[in-house]
Amino acid sequence: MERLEVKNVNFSFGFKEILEDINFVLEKGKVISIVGPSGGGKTTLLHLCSKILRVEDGEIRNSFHSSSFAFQEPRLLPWKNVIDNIALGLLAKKERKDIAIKKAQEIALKFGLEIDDFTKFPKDLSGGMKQRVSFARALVVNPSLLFLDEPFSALDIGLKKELQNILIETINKENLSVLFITHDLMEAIKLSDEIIVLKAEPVGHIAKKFSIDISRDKRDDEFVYNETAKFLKDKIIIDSFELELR
Ligand SMILES: Nc1ncnc2c1ncn2[C@@H]1O[C@H](COP(=O)(O)OP(=O)(O)OP(=O)(O)O)[C@@H](O)[C@H]1O
Repeated sequence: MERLEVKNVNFSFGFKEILEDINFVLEKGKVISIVGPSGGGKTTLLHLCSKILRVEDGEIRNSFHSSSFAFQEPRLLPWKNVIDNIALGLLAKKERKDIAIKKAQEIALKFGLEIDDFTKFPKDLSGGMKQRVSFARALVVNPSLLFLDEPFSALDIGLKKELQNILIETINKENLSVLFITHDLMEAIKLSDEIIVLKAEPVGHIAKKFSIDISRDKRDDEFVYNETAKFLKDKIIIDSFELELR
């Protein structure tokens, strides 16, 4: 069974301790979100899991067959057009050029891009369109594990919902697993099977894990609002996010 297992991980940048005793398991088809205040080590943890950073203390075992990454800023190649940007990962995997282009076109349409957009370069795209391209590029390779670093944070509410719904559809259809970072508790509640709360002080550590058992399809706006309200009353959430209740 494919899984990502994080065991007793500690991490420092130089003498500065960033993460302490991190443990969790992401199983096939599941979604885990990492939430917490700025500077709590969320990005560092995602980078360790995706091998952008090397684990020096503890262990991360990843048996997923393939993975891809979408970042908060779209990171498109400025000299490649929309379709060539999306097709990048496929070509890197030695997919035939004509097949890669066809797959890139199909997914671009699914992500709400139009045929007229296909030959545009990143400088001529809006922020939302760039994010669509970036997300399509991460999913076109059909990964079994997707790492997301706040990919929806800069988007307006309509586009955010649209991309979240495409993600949910892909999770259901392809049994995709996702590990993602968000500042947005509502987003975490809408998408996750498990929410991991990272607390920054004194060193980044897991303050609490919450499971959400109800199926993603049943999480309507009312459910998400009510659960978020409950979360915001939880002492550990208040403490981790340094919220002040009035
Ligand atoms: N390359 C680096 N060298 C030294 N310190 C770093 C480096 N990258 C991050 N840090 C420090 O590590 C700590 C955790 O940063 P990280 O980006 O993982 O937090 P975060 O929870 O993702 O924050 P945010 O929500 O603001 O993105 C911060 O104190 C940051 O200053």
